[in-house]
Amino acid sequence: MKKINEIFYSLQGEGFHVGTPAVFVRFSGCNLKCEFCDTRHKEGVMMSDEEILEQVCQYPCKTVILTGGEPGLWVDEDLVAALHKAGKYVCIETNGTCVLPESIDWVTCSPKLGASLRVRRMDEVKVVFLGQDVSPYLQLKASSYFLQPCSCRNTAEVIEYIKSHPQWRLSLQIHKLIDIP
Ligand SMILES: C[S@@+](CC[C@H](N)C(=O)[O-])C[C@H]1O[C@@H](n2cnc3c(N)ncnc32)[C@H](O)[C@@H]1O
Ligand SMILES: Nc1nc2[nH]cc(C(=O)O)c2c(=O)[nH]1
Ligand code: SF4
Ligand SMILES: [Mg+2]
Repeated sequence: MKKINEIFYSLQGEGFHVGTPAVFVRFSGCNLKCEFCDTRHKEGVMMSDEEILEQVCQYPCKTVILTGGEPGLWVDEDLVAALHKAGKYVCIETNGTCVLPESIDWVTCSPKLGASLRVRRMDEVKVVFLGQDVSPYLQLKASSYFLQPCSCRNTAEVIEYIKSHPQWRLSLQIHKLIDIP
């Protein structure tokens, strides 16, 4: 059983797959307490993998995004295998502090200041930019490196930083701009 905060259908609002329709499975709870966190994730109900699958499969899209809270605290090979069996493409949004099932198709790692990384593989790095030194994150092995304004508030600052550090790309949280979940 896994504690689920919400399951909803929307468009990926951030990062590499922005604009892609996806079912979001938001797991409950987190091992970090980022003061800027934009998500209420504490509440939740215990669900079996079968119950999660049943809800996910109500929607026609292929992409499933495991998020939270910190999904790495809950996700296992069994759930990923069940999603694969149902034909799904499995993405995860993680703070990178947990070892993840290797079978996940796409790993978005959003490292947080002072939190050691245990994740073994990532496809994209996506850092919430608050003016911190983000240059060490370019040493992580990934195919894209995104900076994301914090709550859409410091977009101009992020744009200026990227113009002088062009290894980075801008990730806007488009769901907040167009007011969808
Ligand atoms: C709510 S977190 C859940 C997944 C995981 N705990 C993590 O931090 O990656 C999903 C994404 O939202 C980002 N995020 C959280 N609060 C934010 C904020 N106020 N503004 C912009 N991005 C934020 C996180 O860095 C992460 O990339
Ligand atoms: N539309 C939309 N896209 C997202 N991408 C990552 C999200 C998250 O909270 O993990 C998120 C979210 O909450 N909504
Ligand atoms: S790691 Fe993610 S879910 Fe946890 S507090 Fe930070 S932003 Fe929120
Ligand atoms: Mg979100």
